[in-house]
Amino acid sequence: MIKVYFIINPISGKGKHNITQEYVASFFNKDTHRVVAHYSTYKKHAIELTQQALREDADIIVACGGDGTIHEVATELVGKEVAFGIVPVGSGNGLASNLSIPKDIEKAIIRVRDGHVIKMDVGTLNGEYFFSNMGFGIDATIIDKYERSGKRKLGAYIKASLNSAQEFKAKRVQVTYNGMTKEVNPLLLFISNSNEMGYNMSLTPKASLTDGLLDYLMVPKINLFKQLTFGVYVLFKMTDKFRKTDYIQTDHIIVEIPDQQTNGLQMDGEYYEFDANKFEIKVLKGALQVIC
Ligand SMILES: Nc1ncnc2c1ncn2[C@@H]1O[C@H](COP(=O)(O)OP(=O)(O)OP(=O)(O)O)[C@@H](O)[C@H]1O
Repeated sequence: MIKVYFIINPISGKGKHNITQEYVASFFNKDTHRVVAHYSTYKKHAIELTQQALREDADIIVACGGDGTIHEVATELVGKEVAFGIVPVGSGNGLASNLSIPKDIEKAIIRVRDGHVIKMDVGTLNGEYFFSNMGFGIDATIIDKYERSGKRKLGAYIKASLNSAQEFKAKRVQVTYNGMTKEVNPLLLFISNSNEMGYNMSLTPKASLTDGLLDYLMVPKINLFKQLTFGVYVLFKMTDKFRKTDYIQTDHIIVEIPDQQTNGLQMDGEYYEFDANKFEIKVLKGALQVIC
Protein backbone atom coordinates (compact mmCIF):
# COMPACT_ATOMS: atom_id res chain seq x y z
CA MET A 1 0.00 0.00 0.00
CA ILE A 2 1.42 3.41 -1.00
CA LYS A 3 0.79 6.04 1.69
CA VAL A 4 0.05 9.52 0.27
CA TYR A 5 -0.32 12.47 2.68
CA PHE A 6 -1.76 15.78 1.51
CA ILE A 7 -0.91 18.79 3.69
CA ILE A 8 -3.33 21.54 2.80
CA ASN A 9 -3.09 25.23 3.64
CA PRO A 10 -6.75 26.36 3.64
CA ILE A 11 -5.86 30.06 3.32
CA SER A 12 -3.36 29.79 0.42
CA GLY A 13 -3.98 32.05 -2.55
CA LYS A 14 -7.45 33.51 -2.15
CA GLY A 15 -8.38 30.72 0.31
CA LYS A 16 -11.10 29.45 -1.98
CA HIS A 17 -9.63 26.19 -3.25
CA ASN A 18 -11.75 23.96 -0.95
CA ILE A 19 -9.62 20.85 -1.37
CA THR A 20 -11.03 18.00 0.74
CA GLN A 21 -9.84 14.53 1.76
CA GLU A 22 -12.64 12.91 -0.35
CA TYR A 23 -11.64 14.97 -3.40
CA VAL A 24 -7.93 14.10 -3.31
CA ALA A 25 -8.66 10.43 -2.45
CA SER A 26 -10.97 10.15 -5.50
CA PHE A 27 -7.90 10.33 -7.79
CA PHE A 28 -6.25 7.22 -6.34
CA ASN A 29 -7.01 3.50 -6.43
CA LYS A 30 -8.16 2.44 -2.92
CA ASP A 31 -6.58 -1.00 -3.38
CA THR A 32 -3.09 0.41 -3.94
CA HIS A 33 -3.04 3.83 -2.20
CA ARG A 34 -3.99 5.02 1.27
CA VAL A 35 -4.70 8.78 1.08
CA VAL A 36 -4.70 11.03 4.15
CA ALA A 37 -5.33 14.81 4.19
CA HIS A 38 -4.43 17.24 6.98
CA TYR A 39 -5.11 21.00 7.15
CA SER A 40 -2.66 23.51 8.55
CA THR A 41 -4.33 25.80 11.07
CA TYR A 42 -1.47 28.20 11.86
CA LYS A 43 1.94 29.35 10.57
CA LYS A 44 4.57 26.54 10.62
CA HIS A 45 1.88 23.92 11.37
CA ALA A 46 2.70 22.23 8.05
CA ILE A 47 6.15 21.39 9.51
CA GLU A 48 4.54 19.43 12.39
CA LEU A 49 2.07 17.74 10.04
CA THR A 50 4.95 16.63 7.78
CA GLN A 51 6.88 15.25 10.76
CA GLN A 52 3.77 13.32 11.79
CA ALA A 53 3.37 11.92 8.23
CA LEU A 54 7.03 10.81 8.28
CA ARG A 55 6.48 9.01 11.62
CA GLU A 56 3.57 7.22 9.94
CA ASP A 57 5.88 6.08 7.10
CA ALA A 58 4.46 8.22 4.29
CA ASP A 59 5.76 7.37 0.82
CA ILE A 60 4.59 10.64 -0.79
CA ILE A 61 3.91 13.95 0.99
CA VAL A 62 2.11 16.64 -0.98
CA ALA A 63 2.08 20.35 -0.14
CA CYS A 64 -1.18 22.01 -1.24
CA GLY A 65 -0.38 25.69 -0.91
CA GLY A 66 1.96 28.43 -2.02
CA ASP A 67 5.71 28.84 -1.68
CA GLY A 68 5.39 29.28 2.13
CA THR A 69 3.67 25.90 2.59
CA ILE A 70 6.07 24.29 0.11
CA HIS A 71 8.96 25.66 2.17
CA GLU A 72 7.56 24.23 5.43
CA VAL A 73 6.84 20.75 4.04
CA ALA A 74 9.96 20.40 1.87
CA THR A 75 12.27 21.45 4.74
CA GLU A 76 11.39 18.19 6.50
CA LEU A 77 12.03 16.09 3.37
CA VAL A 78 15.56 17.22 2.44
CA GLY A 79 17.91 14.25 2.17
CA LYS A 80 15.06 11.73 2.64
CA GLU A 81 13.78 9.04 0.26
CA VAL A 82 10.17 10.28 0.57
CA ALA A 83 8.75 11.84 -2.63
CA PHE A 84 7.51 15.42 -2.44
CA GLY A 85 4.46 16.50 -4.45
CA ILE A 86 3.07 19.99 -5.05
CA VAL A 87 -0.48 21.16 -5.72
CA PRO A 88 0.09 24.89 -6.28
CA VAL A 89 -2.80 26.89 -4.87
CA GLY A 90 -0.78 29.89 -3.66
CA SER A 91 -0.66 33.33 -5.20
CA GLY A 92 2.76 33.23 -6.88
CA ASN A 93 3.66 29.53 -7.27
CA GLY A 94 7.15 30.20 -8.64
CA LEU A 95 8.70 26.84 -7.79
CA ALA A 96 5.76 24.81 -9.16
CA SER A 97 5.91 26.81 -12.36
CA ASN A 98 9.66 26.17 -12.72
CA LEU A 99 8.90 22.44 -12.30
CA SER A 100 6.14 22.72 -14.99
CA ILE A 101 3.53 21.52 -12.49
CA PRO A 102 0.06 22.57 -13.74
CA LYS A 103 -1.79 25.34 -11.85
CA ASP A 104 -5.05 23.51 -12.40
CA ILE A 105 -5.79 21.55 -9.18
CA GLU A 106 -7.12 18.43 -10.90
CA LYS A 107 -4.16 18.25 -13.30
CA ALA A 108 -1.70 18.84 -10.45
CA ILE A 109 -3.14 15.94 -8.39
CA ILE A 110 -2.96 13.69 -11.47
CA ARG A 111 0.69 14.79 -11.81
CA VAL A 112 1.31 13.70 -8.19
CA ARG A 113 -0.21 10.31 -9.05
CA ASP A 114 1.41 9.77 -12.47
CA GLY A 115 4.46 12.06 -12.56
CA HIS A 116 8.11 11.09 -12.23
CA VAL A 117 10.55 11.93 -9.45
CA ILE A 118 13.54 14.20 -10.05
CA LYS A 119 16.26 15.13 -7.57
CA MET A 120 16.30 18.90 -7.24
CA ASP A 121 18.92 21.08 -5.59
CA VAL A 122 18.29 22.79 -2.26
CA GLY A 123 19.86 26.07 -1.12
CA THR A 124 21.17 26.47 2.43
CA LEU A 125 21.67 29.68 4.37
CA ASN A 126 23.57 29.23 7.66
CA GLY A 127 22.13 25.69 7.69
CA GLU A 128 18.47 26.68 6.95
CA TYR A 129 16.98 25.42 3.71
CA PHE A 130 15.50 27.40 0.84
CA PHE A 131 14.03 25.97 -2.33
CA SER A 132 13.23 28.93 -4.61
CA ASN A 133 15.23 32.00 -3.65
CA MET A 134 16.43 34.31 -0.90
CA GLY A 135 17.34 37.96 -0.79
CA PHE A 136 18.93 40.62 1.43
CA GLY A 137 17.76 43.69 -0.47
CA ILE A 138 14.55 45.60 -1.13
CA ASP A 139 12.67 42.31 -1.73
CA ALA A 140 13.12 41.48 1.98
CA THR A 141 11.92 44.97 3.01
CA ILE A 142 8.81 44.64 0.82
CA ILE A 143 7.93 41.22 2.27
CA ASP A 144 8.48 42.48 5.83
CA LYS A 145 6.11 45.42 5.26
CA TYR A 146 3.56 43.24 3.47
CA GLU A 147 3.52 40.66 6.31
CA ARG A 148 3.21 43.43 8.93
CA SER A 149 0.21 44.91 7.08
CA GLY A 150 -1.74 41.75 8.04
CA LYS A 151 -3.52 41.91 4.67
CA ARG A 152 -3.14 39.36 1.88
CA LYS A 153 -4.38 41.41 -1.07
CA LEU A 154 -2.46 42.73 -4.12
CA GLY A 155 -3.17 46.31 -2.93
CA ALA A 156 -1.24 45.66 0.31
CA TYR A 157 1.66 44.30 -1.73
CA ILE A 158 1.76 47.37 -4.00
CA LYS A 159 1.60 49.68 -0.96
CA ALA A 160 4.47 47.76 0.70
CA SER A 161 6.51 48.04 -2.52
CA LEU A 162 5.97 51.80 -2.86
CA ASN A 163 6.80 52.44 0.83
CA SER A 164 9.91 50.28 0.55
CA ALA A 165 11.09 52.13 -2.57
CA GLN A 166 10.91 55.41 -0.60
CA GLU A 167 12.41 54.17 2.67
CA PHE A 168 14.95 51.55 1.57
CA LYS A 169 18.49 52.29 2.74
CA ALA A 170 21.24 50.24 1.11
CA LYS A 171 23.69 48.59 3.53
CA ARG A 172 27.40 48.11 3.05
CA VAL A 173 27.85 44.44 2.17
CA GLN A 174 30.95 42.33 1.53
CA VAL A 175 30.33 39.42 -0.80
CA THR A 176 32.75 36.56 -1.40
CA TYR A 177 32.42 34.05 -4.24
CA ASN A 178 34.82 32.21 -6.54
CA GLY A 179 37.75 33.24 -4.31
CA MET A 180 37.08 36.98 -4.66
CA THR A 181 35.64 39.51 -2.15
CA LYS A 182 33.76 42.58 -3.33
CA GLU A 183 32.20 45.47 -1.38
CA VAL A 184 28.75 46.48 -2.66
CA ASN A 185 25.75 48.66 -1.67
CA PRO A 186 22.92 46.56 -3.04
CA LEU A 187 19.37 47.50 -3.83
CA LEU A 188 18.93 43.81 -4.59
CA LEU A 189 21.14 40.94 -3.51
CA PHE A 190 19.18 37.98 -4.72
CA ILE A 191 20.27 34.34 -4.69
CA SER A 192 18.11 31.85 -6.53
CA ASN A 193 17.83 28.13 -7.09
CA SER A 194 14.77 28.51 -9.32
CA ASN A 195 14.31 30.45 -12.56
CA GLU A 196 10.93 31.76 -11.53
CA MET A 197 9.73 34.00 -8.71
CA GLY A 198 6.04 33.53 -9.48
CA TYR A 199 3.65 35.38 -11.81
CA ASN A 200 5.95 34.18 -14.66
CA MET A 201 8.65 36.68 -13.61
CA SER A 202 12.34 35.91 -13.25
CA LEU A 203 15.30 37.81 -11.82
CA THR A 204 17.58 34.85 -12.59
CA PRO A 205 16.51 33.43 -15.98
CA LYS A 206 19.59 31.16 -16.26
CA ALA A 207 18.87 29.31 -12.99
CA SER A 208 18.25 25.56 -13.04
CA LEU A 209 16.92 23.41 -10.19
CA THR A 210 19.27 20.57 -11.13
CA ASP A 211 22.61 22.18 -12.06
CA GLY A 212 24.18 22.10 -8.58
CA LEU A 213 24.52 25.91 -8.73
CA LEU A 214 22.87 29.00 -7.31
CA ASP A 215 22.35 32.14 -9.41
CA TYR A 216 23.50 35.37 -7.76
CA LEU A 217 22.13 38.73 -8.89
CA MET A 218 23.32 41.99 -7.34
CA VAL A 219 21.81 45.31 -8.40
CA PRO A 220 23.51 48.29 -6.72
CA LYS A 221 21.58 51.27 -5.32
CA ILE A 222 20.58 53.13 -8.50
CA ASN A 223 18.34 56.12 -9.21
CA LEU A 224 14.63 55.77 -9.91
CA PHE A 225 15.02 56.06 -13.69
CA LYS A 226 17.57 53.21 -13.73
CA GLN A 227 15.29 51.18 -11.42
CA LEU A 228 12.50 51.54 -13.98
CA THR A 229 14.89 50.55 -16.77
CA PHE A 230 15.87 47.51 -14.72
CA GLY A 231 12.13 46.69 -14.43
CA VAL A 232 11.97 46.49 -18.22
CA TYR A 233 14.94 44.06 -18.24
CA VAL A 234 13.06 41.93 -15.65
CA LEU A 235 9.94 41.86 -17.85
CA PHE A 236 12.03 40.60 -20.79
CA LYS A 237 13.96 38.10 -18.58
CA MET A 238 17.26 39.81 -19.42
CA THR A 239 18.54 40.85 -15.96
CA ASP A 240 21.93 39.31 -16.75
CA LYS A 241 22.29 41.87 -19.59
CA PHE A 242 21.62 44.95 -17.39
CA ARG A 243 24.98 46.76 -17.32
CA LYS A 244 24.89 47.70 -13.63
CA THR A 245 24.30 44.19 -12.27
CA ASP A 246 26.57 41.35 -11.22
CA TYR A 247 25.12 38.02 -12.31
CA ILE A 248 27.08 34.86 -11.60
CA GLN A 249 26.46 31.15 -11.04
CA THR A 250 28.28 29.48 -8.16
CA ASP A 251 27.82 26.91 -5.38
CA HIS A 252 29.17 28.95 -2.45
CA ILE A 253 28.64 32.59 -1.43
CA ILE A 254 29.53 34.42 1.77
CA VAL A 255 27.65 37.64 2.58
CA GLU A 256 28.87 39.85 5.42
CA ILE A 257 27.09 42.99 6.64
CA PRO A 258 29.75 44.56 8.89
CA ASP A 259 27.78 47.56 10.20
CA GLN A 260 24.71 45.72 11.46
CA GLN A 261 24.50 42.86 13.98
CA THR A 262 20.85 41.87 13.33
CA ASN A 263 19.73 41.45 9.73
CA GLY A 264 16.45 40.79 7.97
CA LEU A 265 16.17 38.76 4.79
CA GLN A 266 13.59 36.89 2.77
CA MET A 267 13.66 33.16 2.10
CA ASP A 268 11.06 31.65 -0.25
CA GLY A 269 8.96 34.79 0.11
CA GLU A 270 8.82 34.90 3.93
CA TYR A 271 10.65 37.45 6.10
CA TYR A 272 13.19 36.28 8.72
CA GLU A 273 15.34 38.24 11.16
CA PHE A 274 18.73 36.74 12.05
CA ASP A 275 20.92 37.74 14.98
CA ALA A 276 23.93 37.40 12.64
CA ASN A 277 25.90 39.47 10.16
CA LYS A 278 27.76 36.71 8.35
CA PHE A 279 25.83 34.37 6.08
CA GLU A 280 27.13 31.32 4.27
CA ILE A 281 25.00 30.25 1.31
CA LYS A 282 25.55 26.86 -0.30
CA VAL A 283 23.74 24.32 -2.43
CA LEU A 284 22.92 20.68 -1.68
CA LYS A 285 22.87 19.01 -5.10
CA GLY A 286 19.84 16.80 -5.75
CA ALA A 287 18.80 16.73 -2.07
CA LEU A 288 15.01 16.83 -2.59
CA GLN A 289 13.04 14.15 -4.47
CA VAL A 290 10.22 16.05 -6.11
CA ILE A 291 7.43 14.73 -8.33
CA CYS A 292 6.89 16.70 -11.54
N1 LIG B 1 -4.68 28.08 8.74
C1 LIG B 1 -3.75 29.00 8.61
N2 LIG B 1 -3.98 30.27 9.05
C2 LIG B 1 -3.05 31.24 8.89
N3 LIG B 1 -1.84 31.06 8.29
C3 LIG B 1 -1.57 29.82 7.83
C4 LIG B 1 -2.50 28.73 7.96
N4 LIG B 1 -1.95 27.62 7.41
C5 LIG B 1 -0.71 28.00 6.96
N5 LIG B 1 -0.49 29.31 7.20
C6 LIG B 1 0.65 30.15 6.81
O1 LIG B 1 0.27 30.89 5.64
C7 LIG B 1 1.44 31.42 5.02
C8 LIG B 1 1.26 31.59 3.52
O2 LIG B 1 1.04 30.36 2.92
P1 LIG B 1 1.35 30.01 1.39
O3 LIG B 1 2.69 30.47 1.01
O4 LIG B 1 1.04 28.57 1.25
O5 LIG B 1 0.24 30.81 0.58
P2 LIG B 1 0.33 32.15 -0.28
O6 LIG B 1 1.03 33.19 0.53
O7 LIG B 1 -1.04 32.41 -0.74
O8 LIG B 1 1.19 31.70 -1.52
P3 LIG B 1 2.54 32.30 -2.16
O9 LIG B 1 3.62 32.10 -1.13
O10 LIG B 1 2.76 31.48 -3.40
O11 LIG B 1 2.25 33.74 -2.44
C9 LIG B 1 2.56 30.44 5.42
O12 LIG B 1 3.48 31.18 6.22
C10 LIG B 1 1.88 29.40 6.30
O13 LIG B 1 2.66 28.99 7.41
